[in-house]
Amino acid sequence: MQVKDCLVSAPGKTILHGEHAVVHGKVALAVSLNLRTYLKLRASSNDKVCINLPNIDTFRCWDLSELKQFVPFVNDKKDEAQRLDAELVRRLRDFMGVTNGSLDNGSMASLAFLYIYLSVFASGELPGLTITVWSELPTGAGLGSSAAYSVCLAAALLCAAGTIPASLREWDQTARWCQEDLECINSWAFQGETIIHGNPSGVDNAVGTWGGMLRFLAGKIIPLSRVPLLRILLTNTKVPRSTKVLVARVKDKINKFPSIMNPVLESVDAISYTCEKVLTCEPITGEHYSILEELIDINQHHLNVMGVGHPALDTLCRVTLAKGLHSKLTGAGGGGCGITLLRPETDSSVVQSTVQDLKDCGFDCWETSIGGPGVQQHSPSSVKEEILDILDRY
Ligand SMILES: Nc1ncnc2c1ncn2[C@@H]1O[C@H](COP(=O)(O)OP(=O)(O)OP(=O)(O)O)[C@@H](O)[C@H]1O
Ligand SMILES: C[C@@](O)(CCO)CC(=O)[O-]
Ligand SMILES: [Mg+2]
Repeated sequence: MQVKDCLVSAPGKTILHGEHAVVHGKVALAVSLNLRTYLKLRASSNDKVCINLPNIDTFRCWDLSELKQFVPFVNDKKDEAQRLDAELVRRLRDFMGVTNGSLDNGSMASLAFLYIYLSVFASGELPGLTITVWSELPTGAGLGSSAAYSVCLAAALLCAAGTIPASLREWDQTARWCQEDLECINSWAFQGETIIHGNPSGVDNAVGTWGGMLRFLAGKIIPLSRVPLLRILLTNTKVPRSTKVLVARVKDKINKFPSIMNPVLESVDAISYTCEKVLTCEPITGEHYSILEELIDINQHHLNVMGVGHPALDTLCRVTLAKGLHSKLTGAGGGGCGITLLRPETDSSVVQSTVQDLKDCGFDCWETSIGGPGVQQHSPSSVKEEILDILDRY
């Protein structure tokens, strides 16, 4: 079986409020970034399945003959992935020699790939193909790199399997899928996230799939279109962390101290609701910005209480507060990235000197634009040359 080549991308995200609480059924507000993950899928005629993941220094190949052993264990092809097939994951772990608690980047990414590949192709013939992924997002830093990767995998493999049509027509530069196809992509991306994270809420893959700003509550996705374009400074403390570990840590804490931790989650929920209410006011005044800043400070304290802070994130908050700016961690925390809210009138000299102070701490820091489109299919000419060069290198 020969599949069609395709090129797709999906955005990273930042969570304004609700990380961790969202895993426990509370609201999160999240928005896509203009930083994307790109995936190129090519047919190969040598009966091999290969993945090239240069961001995480992972390059793996399997013979189709060894992958065929899993076909009898894959459930019938489903248009919509519902629940992770734990038995297939266990067999794949054994095959790859990956232990249950492994946090190895390459193993997790390979496992997510093989799971989706086998699931979407098992009802027909397994095709030889090569997938290369390159991301503008830092890996494992709170900006949804795992979700952008999973969304790209799901879109490209579903497209190659013919489960969803190619969205790109001959004359298009970029194209998106219809709502039903996006739901299909999102559900398979969630399976990838489950393999990488353990217990994801689904907010990250939803933003990677639909883009824009959204409210996420217990799997329900509400796009928020009437919100202003926020100015946000992103800071990567470069402290490595794993979302899987942090999500498990918060769960342990809730189990240990339910009567203490549940009110914290309730409070985060109320912060998200209040933030959404303020963001949908027209016009947004200086007073509204003061409320948004206070919400950021309160939530950052809550996240520290949940045990997902880090001294580097404390430094970020202190350095920005010295300039009158308010910051919180974003994503799973424990290091990684934080966001700083800028007001529309914040002077570029203030931004520049804050960026310099943060760089002096050893952090990466940049003003970002938010609200990028969700998963897309591309014609090669619509992708920056330096990204195409990398994708074509392998
Ligand atoms: N560019 C990439 N290529 C291959 N795998 C990737 C890439 N980016 C992320 N991954 C996979 O995602 C994992 C990191 O995901 P993790 O959820 O810990 O961080 P994150 O998604 O960046 O942060 P957060 O979940 O807090 O937003 C890596 O171990 C790897 O398996
Ligand atoms: C920490 C978390 O809430 C957000 C990670 O970006 C995990 C999740 O929602 O899956
Ligand atoms: Mg992640």
